[in-house]
Amino acid sequence: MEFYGGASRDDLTYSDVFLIPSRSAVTSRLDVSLAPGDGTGATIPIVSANMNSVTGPRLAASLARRGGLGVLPQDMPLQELAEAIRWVKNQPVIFDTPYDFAPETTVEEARLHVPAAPGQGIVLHDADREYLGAIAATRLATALPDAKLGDLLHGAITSISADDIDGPRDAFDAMVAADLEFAPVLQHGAVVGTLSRTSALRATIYEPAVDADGRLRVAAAVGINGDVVEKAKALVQAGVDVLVVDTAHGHQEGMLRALRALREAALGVPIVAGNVVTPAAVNDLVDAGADILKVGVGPGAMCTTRMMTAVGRPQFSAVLETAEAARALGAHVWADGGVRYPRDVALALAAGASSVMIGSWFAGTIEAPGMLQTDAEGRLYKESWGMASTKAVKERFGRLDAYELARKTLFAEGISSSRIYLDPLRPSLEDLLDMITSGVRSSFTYAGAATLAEFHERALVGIQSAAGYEEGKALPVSW
Ligand SMILES: NC(=O)C1=CN([C@@H]2O[C@H](COP(=O)(O)OP(=O)(O)OC[C@H]3O[C@@H](n4cnc5c(N)ncnc54)[C@H](OP(=O)(O)O)[C@@H]3O)[C@@H](O)[C@H]2O)C=CC1
Ligand SMILES: Nc1nc2c(ncn2[C@@H]2O[C@H](COP(=O)(O)O)[C@@H](O)[C@H]2O)c(=O)[nH]1
Ligand SMILES: [K+]
Repeated sequence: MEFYGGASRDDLTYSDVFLIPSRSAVTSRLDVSLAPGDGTGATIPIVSANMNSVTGPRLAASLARRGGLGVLPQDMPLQELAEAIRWVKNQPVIFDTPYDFAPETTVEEARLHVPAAPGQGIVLHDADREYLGAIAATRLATALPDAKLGDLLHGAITSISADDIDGPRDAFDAMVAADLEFAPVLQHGAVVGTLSRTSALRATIYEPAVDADGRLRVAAAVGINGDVVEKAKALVQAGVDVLVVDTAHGHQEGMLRALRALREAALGVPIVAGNVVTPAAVNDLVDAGADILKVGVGPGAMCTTRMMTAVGRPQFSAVLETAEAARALGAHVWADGGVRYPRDVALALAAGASSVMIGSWFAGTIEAPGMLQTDAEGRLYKESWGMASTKAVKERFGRLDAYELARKTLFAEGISSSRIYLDPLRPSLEDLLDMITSGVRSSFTYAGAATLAEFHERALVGIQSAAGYEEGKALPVSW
């Protein structure tokens, strides 16, 4: 990456900078590879944040199916975490994970999980796991809230037989021919997944992130306290593919100790560690055993660290400098936090990140763990909160005695409640992934880069005024 017109003495963040087009020999956006090449096995440079409101098993499976990596949060009890890893590993790779309900479930209950959106659907099984039929989610818009899903099954949707379809392109054509937006996929009478036209199309464009056995990949986080190695071993045993050692201040002795112990244990999975923002921290953490550094202090949407402590660093400069230091050591950097638009992802990658971690933006999706809620105007949202907020700290340390808990809650550095609205045009994680990856593919071709390594090399970055940034926004109404 090079600065166009000279570097800045001030630290910069994403809104301060922009990309300049250069002569390109990459003639199609579909000729671009977005693979991070950082040893995680991901095929797109997107990871979801280890936040309770963001990454649950369903979101992790959907993300891996499109080539990204979900990081399950360290706050889940170990048994639940191991269970979640196994669940992800059992999900279909080509087909979607079904929304599976009992026929007695009411429409109101189902709407907490699935919005009445085209392309979404529900499958029903009885108590003996006998398949009963499937319903398009759009039916939920007109049915009475207390109606039972089982009563909506008349004229249930035609299913597709997994044995009859020869790959996703064939599945897409079959759905168009049968005029289906959504269909359950059956094999020997059992549901093996679902498909929408869009997901069949996606399966032709994205490459799933799979392990050596062809199962979806998943990452999980651990903190730096307690028996880190024991917990990490249990996660590896459950099948985790990448471990993230995560704490607010990653450049500290507790982190170095944990990393050395993990290196000693030689668990055979890449170790991500953070959060850090300086080359000095990169050197120390890589020296202690980290393969990838998680970079970002204070940019997160749920984060109050900068206001509480003044600590942090504008994210573009933090990524740029740490990525350079990491590269010199054969390590990589994930840019964590503060991403609100596809352009931010492109800029983080230009600065040298191998992948970009997204939290709050993904909290407002169908696949995120929370229930769908509706505000007074009928808009759908999910609740989100910071992992260092009073709410998260209370949940994390709920087992401690009242005195210890009170001491811990003194140090909240995040907000406890926030509404993240679903984008009505892009309510699912995969809709956001389409938007992000198409934006980034386009950024690559503007820079003349066919791979992430070439993008790092060729990106030309300018510095702009606030008015320059403002000029780039679209105007939904006339001026
Ligand atoms: N990226 C960011 O900007 C930030 C992210 N977070 C996220 O919040 C979650 C909780 O992290 P965390 O609060 O570290 O909890 P952890 O459970 O990981 O514990 C942190 C440990 O580090 C010690 N510590 C020393 N200095 C600090 C410091 N300045 N801030 C926090 N802990 C410190 C704590 O001791 P003691 O409690 O006695 O001080 C404790 O032992 C993580 O997911 C983290 O990534 C939190 C803040 C900033
Ligand atoms: N200072 C805090 N940082 C937090 C907290 N919870 C999460 N985080 C960090 O934010 C990113 C995600 O950023 P986003 O802008 O995409 O939401 C996450 O990975 C953490 O590093 C918190 O309570 N305080
Ligand atoms: K912030």
